[in-house]
Amino acid sequence: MKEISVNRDPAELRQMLDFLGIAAFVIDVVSPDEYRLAAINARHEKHSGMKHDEVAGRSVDDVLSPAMAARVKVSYRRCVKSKTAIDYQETLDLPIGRTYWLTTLVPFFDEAGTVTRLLGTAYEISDQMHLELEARYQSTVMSAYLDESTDGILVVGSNNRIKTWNRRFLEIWNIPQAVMDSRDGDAALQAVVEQVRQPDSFVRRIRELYSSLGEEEQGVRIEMRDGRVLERYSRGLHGPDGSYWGRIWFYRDVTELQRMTERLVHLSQTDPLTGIPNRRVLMQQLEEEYGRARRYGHSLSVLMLDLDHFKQINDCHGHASGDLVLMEFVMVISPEIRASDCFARMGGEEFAILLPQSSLTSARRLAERLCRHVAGLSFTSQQGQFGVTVSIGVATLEDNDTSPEQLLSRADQGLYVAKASGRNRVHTSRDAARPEGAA
Ligand SMILES: Nc1nc2c(ncn2[C@@H]2O[C@H](COP(=O)(O)OP(=O)(O)OP(=O)(O)O)[C@@H](O)[C@H]2O)c(=O)[nH]1
Repeated sequence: MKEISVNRDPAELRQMLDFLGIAAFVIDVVSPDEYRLAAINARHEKHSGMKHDEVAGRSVDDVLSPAMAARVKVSYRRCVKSKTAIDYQETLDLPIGRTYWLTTLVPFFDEAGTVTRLLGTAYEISDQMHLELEARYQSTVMSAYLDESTDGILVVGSNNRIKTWNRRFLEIWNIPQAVMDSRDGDAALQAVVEQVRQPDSFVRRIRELYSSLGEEEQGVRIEMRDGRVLERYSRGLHGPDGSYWGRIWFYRDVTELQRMTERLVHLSQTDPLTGIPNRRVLMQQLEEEYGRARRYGHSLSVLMLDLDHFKQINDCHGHASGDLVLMEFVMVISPEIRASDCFARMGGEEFAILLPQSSLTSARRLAERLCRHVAGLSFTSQQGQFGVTVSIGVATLEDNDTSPEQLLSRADQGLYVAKASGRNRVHTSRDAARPEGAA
């Protein structure tokens, strides 16, 4: 570097520095460990909060905190030693707060070629640094989220290039790392598609979402060939000016959740002792079948069944024997009915069978057969052998019925009559209404 000699006093230096459009300072090199501030300009004063008159001629050790003085002296020493201009970024904790600088130091020499002064120019870059730090903070939070998330996450840019993904995404989809490293959105889609049960509709929907740009998708279920169930969430990503940046995809493995939900639904619809549907299911199906029968003019019949003198069975043979009777009763009845019929436990020892597209005649025939089957059962307890019988009320949908409850209520009345006329029998809503004694 060309040798320059600057031997002006602080006031002159200050005047000279004020011509510069950026913050500037001059340092006198006293020894490798001692540096004195010769001058700072007005812009430096503005950004640093220091005053030229207060700092001129003073050692940096007096002006700056020990830690900061040690830091700046490292740069000064480097410049002195290298005898060339150096650039560096520095953080200064000044009375006005933490500031960030992009600094250039230029060495000045005496006639002997020794560096005696340093001219520093500095851009205050605190605003940019704060933005950068904020961006770094956001990206650290994002990385932590990506690492820890139980969702598989994929971000694809507007040019169909893969921007980012997390470990869980690879686990859920079992995609080779090389596919992701290729950053090719189509290659990743290909690897994914092979694993889903309905690849055509899957691809169609993915393409639709890509071309919609902004459309959001919430919790769409995807069935996998290996039996797993995934849930997909997706949304378009847009810049502040509304331009399309790409799309983010979230995949959640909900296999366990789905199993638990199905189990809960099953439990809420099933009688725990016998395993057949409960009252709620029958009422729901009755509602549906009533609508269908009305719409298509089909017949619809109902059987109400109640075991006879069941209390006595419990009392004489024990509750466990009573349970056994209920289970055996269900096992005997179940094979006798069609898949489209609904056999449900209404509560206690009362059951119902819904018979879509069955006339009163065929319903009665079935009821009589069931009556005979049940009467043929034989049980043994410590108290000895015993049997069981059932009474059945039968009703069919009439033209003037206005609700399914009317049908049920007539079957109930039939049951009441069957009980009152001696039990172990069938009574239909069209039989003589009054009990006539044992049949
Ligand atoms: N073992 C057992 N008994 C039950 C269960 N649910 C209800 N019961 C019993 O069933 C009996 C029903 O008695 P009642 O309503 O008097 O009827 P019943 O003795 O069958 O007499 P009728 O219906 O008039 O022939 C009661 O003793 C209940 O405790 C069950 O899940 N297991």
